[in-house]
Amino acid sequence: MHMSELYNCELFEEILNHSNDGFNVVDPNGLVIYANRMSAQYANTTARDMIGKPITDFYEEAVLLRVLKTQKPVLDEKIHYVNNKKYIVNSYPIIRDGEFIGAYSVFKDIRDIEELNKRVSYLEVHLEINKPEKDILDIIGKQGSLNSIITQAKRTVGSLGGPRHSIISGESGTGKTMLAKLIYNYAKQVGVIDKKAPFIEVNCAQFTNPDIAAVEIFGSEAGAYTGSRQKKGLFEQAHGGILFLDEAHALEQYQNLLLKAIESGTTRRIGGTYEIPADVIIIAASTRDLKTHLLPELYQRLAQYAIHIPSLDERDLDEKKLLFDHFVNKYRLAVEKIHTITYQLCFSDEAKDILIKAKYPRNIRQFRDVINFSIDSAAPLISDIGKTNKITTLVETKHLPFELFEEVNSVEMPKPKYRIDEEVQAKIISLNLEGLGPRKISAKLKEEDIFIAYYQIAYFLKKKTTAKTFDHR
Ligand SMILES: Nc1ncnc2c1ncn2[C@@H]1O[C@H](COP(=O)(O)OP(=O)(O)OP(=O)(O)O)[C@@H](O)[C@H]1O
Repeated sequence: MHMSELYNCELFEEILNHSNDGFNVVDPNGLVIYANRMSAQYANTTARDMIGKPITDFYEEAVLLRVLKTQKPVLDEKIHYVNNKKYIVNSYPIIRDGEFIGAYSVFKDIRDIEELNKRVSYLEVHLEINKPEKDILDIIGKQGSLNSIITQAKRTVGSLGGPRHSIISGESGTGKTMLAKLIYNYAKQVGVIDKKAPFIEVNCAQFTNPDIAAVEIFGSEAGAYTGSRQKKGLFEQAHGGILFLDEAHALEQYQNLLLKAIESGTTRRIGGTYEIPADVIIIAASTRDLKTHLLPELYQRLAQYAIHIPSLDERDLDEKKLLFDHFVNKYRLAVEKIHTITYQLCFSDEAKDILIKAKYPRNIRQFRDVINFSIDSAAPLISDIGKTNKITTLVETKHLPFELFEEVNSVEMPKPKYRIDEEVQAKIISLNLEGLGPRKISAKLKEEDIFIAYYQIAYFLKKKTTAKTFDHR
């Protein structure tokens, strides 16, 4: 061999050995002529050990075999080995002077990429399922408990006398932010604010220190205090649109500045010497009574409309059922959209009943989260979906979060007055192992004159599997 050829061979070998892709070259009989370091690493051996041996000793389903047969390239082939290895392979024939002298392949392990894709899909579904409702069509209760509230909300910005500031009160998770967004969208729709007008949301409870709150809300000028930079405040950012002050009861100090800004339609940065226009519609929301937390003048200015959203507990059963269907449907659609499959989601009667009748101190947000959690517990993992294009999930009582039984028991249903004796406990467990749910177990026990309500059995089974101990109440 000529010196320069030798030099080239060594150089190419060195380059290929530094590649993150695997390379295999075989002769027409499928014996390895060359394998780079990465290929040997994938096969848990050394490149030297591979030379002269059949490629199938290392890669059982080597795509190269097909190229040897057809003498044609095979591109972007995905190979899935049983030992959890997954490669994407491109294989080509080697033809010199019209003669077929072998084949080579370039491949990489795609497990990491697939893992990443799965995680991205998971995050996408999560975001889609928890996406806040913005469209009036998605708001459940518009014909029921929220009917007059929505009319009032529209009136805050849509009345002939011009838009006004407003206050929305209600327990956590009842839909205050959702209603504020509805007001914003409606204001754009009727032309009270521009289509591109901002919606600036501030959670006033997030600031640990009132000075930081003031800088965030009003902005600051360089040199206003040690280390301060020029910074636009949220108030001026909301110019021409809506400033949503969530948890407004936490606005302890600087209420005077706020009042001044509202009255003058201008704002001044902390340390600033000039006024900046800030024509803003304010919506202040709180879980508390703002009348007792804000300066009377500020309260009066903001409470031109005071809207109260009822808790989930105050909504009737039909509305809760609609909310239930809405969130289940949202989950189903998100899975179908992101995984491009047909997804059938069903609930056992008991599971649905318990979910709808449970108490949710954090209202609709918690109701949604509990529904999602229960479906998550019953549904297959993303990695188990494989290539199926249709999956069905049945959510049963065993999939519901344990706390729910306490919530149901504590309020809606009487607590067991007696201890379930050990003999009956054993019966319940064995019937459950036979595949019977709480309702059927309750019916079976009744035949033996043992009267235990299905929810008590559900409670017992849930506690048994979750806590592994039976602490009877
Ligand atoms: N009537 C409803 N119909 C459909 N979804 C709703 C309804 N009310 C609330 N939601 C949804 O419930 C979740 C919680 O609502 P939101 O964030 O508006 O509550 P909040 O009162 O602002 O809560 P917090 O006081 O904790 O800020 C959101 O995802 C929202 O879209």
